[in-house]
Amino acid sequence: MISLTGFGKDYGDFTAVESIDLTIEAGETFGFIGPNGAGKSTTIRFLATLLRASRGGGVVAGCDVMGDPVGVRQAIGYMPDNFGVYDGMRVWEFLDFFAVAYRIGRTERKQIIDNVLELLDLTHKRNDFVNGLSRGMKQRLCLAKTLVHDPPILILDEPASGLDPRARVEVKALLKELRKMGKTILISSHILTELADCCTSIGIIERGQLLMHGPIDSVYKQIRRNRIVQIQFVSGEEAGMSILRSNPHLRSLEHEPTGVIAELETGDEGLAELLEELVRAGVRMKSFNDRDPTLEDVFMTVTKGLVT
Ligand SMILES: Nc1ncnc2c1ncn2[C@@H]1O[C@H](COP(=O)(O)OP(=O)(O)OP(=O)(O)O)[C@@H](O)[C@H]1O
Repeated sequence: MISLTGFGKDYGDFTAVESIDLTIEAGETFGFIGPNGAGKSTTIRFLATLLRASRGGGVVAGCDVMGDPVGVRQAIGYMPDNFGVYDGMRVWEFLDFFAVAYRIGRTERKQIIDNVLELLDLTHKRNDFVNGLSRGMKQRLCLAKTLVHDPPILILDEPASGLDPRARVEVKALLKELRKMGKTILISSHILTELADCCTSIGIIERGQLLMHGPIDSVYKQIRRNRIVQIQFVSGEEAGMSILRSNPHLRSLEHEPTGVIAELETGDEGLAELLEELVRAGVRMKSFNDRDPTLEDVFMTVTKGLVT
């Protein structure tokens, strides 16, 4: 449904995106993850037909991005990372404006706007001025405007940025709702955990290179050969840390409020040996947990080049 083949973009001498090959199947919610400046918006703006590729290309809903931009625009709802609102416009007028742009008839428009307002829980704001809305509501309204022409594909650039935790949870719930409605969604974020429970697949981009992508389970599996262990010491922490540091399988070691997090490239045997060594050295622990990698772990491991 969305595919990129060798897509790359240069700004003058600077290569923002090297060469991306990627396919996102219909019905997927794809999380496009990367730090600031990684090339997410550049890729998204290309898919939204807003900039030309320096090399390669893409296809969206069967339409060639550069050859048939009008076809692509009909098939997508695009939410930019920062958007302007027009002064003196009411919420319903804002949506009506976009519906007219998509050549939707007057009677149909009213029904669509009612439906979209209800879906986004904005019905009570129908007659409010857009520029008087809170940031969270403006964000929801912007998402609403991507839906007026009922596109099968949504391309959302950091839709939850700058929102408070409650509003973020609402955005996630909404994404799940939209997936249930059969939409294919590409959503970018630099907040990794934000996407963990609402994506079916992810891609990790850094410095213009797609480091890893695939169904979320298979990405976790690939990463699973590095084990993440959370240890809570009761006493003997110093000795424990020195044992950890000298373990040949250790890849990273960090202090977190919940304990020490050790990443080791090893299997069950290696973990059992480590635990035995700690206990033998008299280190007392109240927990030694082999936890499942979080999206954060996946990202850190991949960007450290530990996964090939
Ligand atoms: N119009 C432009 N001219 C020159 N350089 C640009 C332009 N747009 C983006 N860049 C550069 O290209 C790189 C990728 O930018 P892009 O906006 O795609 O990153 P991003 O992953 O979306 O980051 P963010 O999360 O900060 O939005 C950055 O180094 C950025 O400074």
